[in-house]
Amino acid sequence: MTNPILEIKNLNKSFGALKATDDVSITLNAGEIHALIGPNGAGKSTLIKQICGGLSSDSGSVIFNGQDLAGLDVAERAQLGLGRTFQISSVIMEFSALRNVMLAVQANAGTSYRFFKNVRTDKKLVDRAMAILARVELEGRADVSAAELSHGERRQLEIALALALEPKAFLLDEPMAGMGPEGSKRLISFLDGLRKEAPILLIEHDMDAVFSLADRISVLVYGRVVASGTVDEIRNNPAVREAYLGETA
Ligand SMILES: Nc1ncnc2c1ncn2[C@@H]1O[C@H](COP(=O)(O)OP(=O)(O)OP(=O)(O)O)[C@@H](O)[C@H]1O
Repeated sequence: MTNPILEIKNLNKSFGALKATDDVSITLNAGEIHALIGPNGAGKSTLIKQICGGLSSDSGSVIFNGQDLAGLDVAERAQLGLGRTFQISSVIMEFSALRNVMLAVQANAGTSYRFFKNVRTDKKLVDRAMAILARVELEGRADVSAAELSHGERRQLEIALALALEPKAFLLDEPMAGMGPEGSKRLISFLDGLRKEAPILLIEHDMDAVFSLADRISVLVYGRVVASGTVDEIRNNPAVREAYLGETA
């Protein structure tokens, strides 16, 4: 058994009397996609925020590459390699795809790119950003403003921004949302390859995507993990079918 890259241990978060996450423990291993599914309001986004540092936990711990992340904020966790894409886009609409990625590369590099006077023409920075755009198949759209990209292309750009941080694990919050069938197919195939680079904790409502991508699935209902297992185990779990997949066992 390999050491998990990300280990969530007994995380709790209450809002008043409501337990949004209730003693959640899950792991993310190298090379895998672990999908987190559950009905609306189950606590998935709350959990992701607790992991990335946007929301403090009442109790429990997040261990990343052996390091306890307690007390670290979002930026510090991102710097350690926790790559997140947001439900609410972090893309700057009026900037070109290339400029968006260049900014992310600069943010990640800290001081190493800041001394260049003219970042627009800094070849090293442009090359790095272009290589990332090529990874998400957007190199042909480098000079197009984010506002003019299609919805699917903007999703690809968001992933490019996450890639710029050279993450050691991805937290992806509903990447399929709003994608058409063609875009979904392309994104599924891209995420399939991405897991080799860094494992992915995937929150997703699109069950076709989840079933085709996930190595493991955990099901969250009312803040609790009610089941965890392979695609087949989750598909055939009567409690899951009843609670989430909308079928009686
Ligand atoms: N800041 C907050 N204050 C009070 N209640 C909150 C807050 N954030 C979330 N909640 C509540 O916590 C519960 C879990 O919400 P959360 O957004 O984590 O669910 P989710 O599984 O991500 O849902 P969805 O699939 O709709 O995105 C919900 O009942 C929600 O109303």
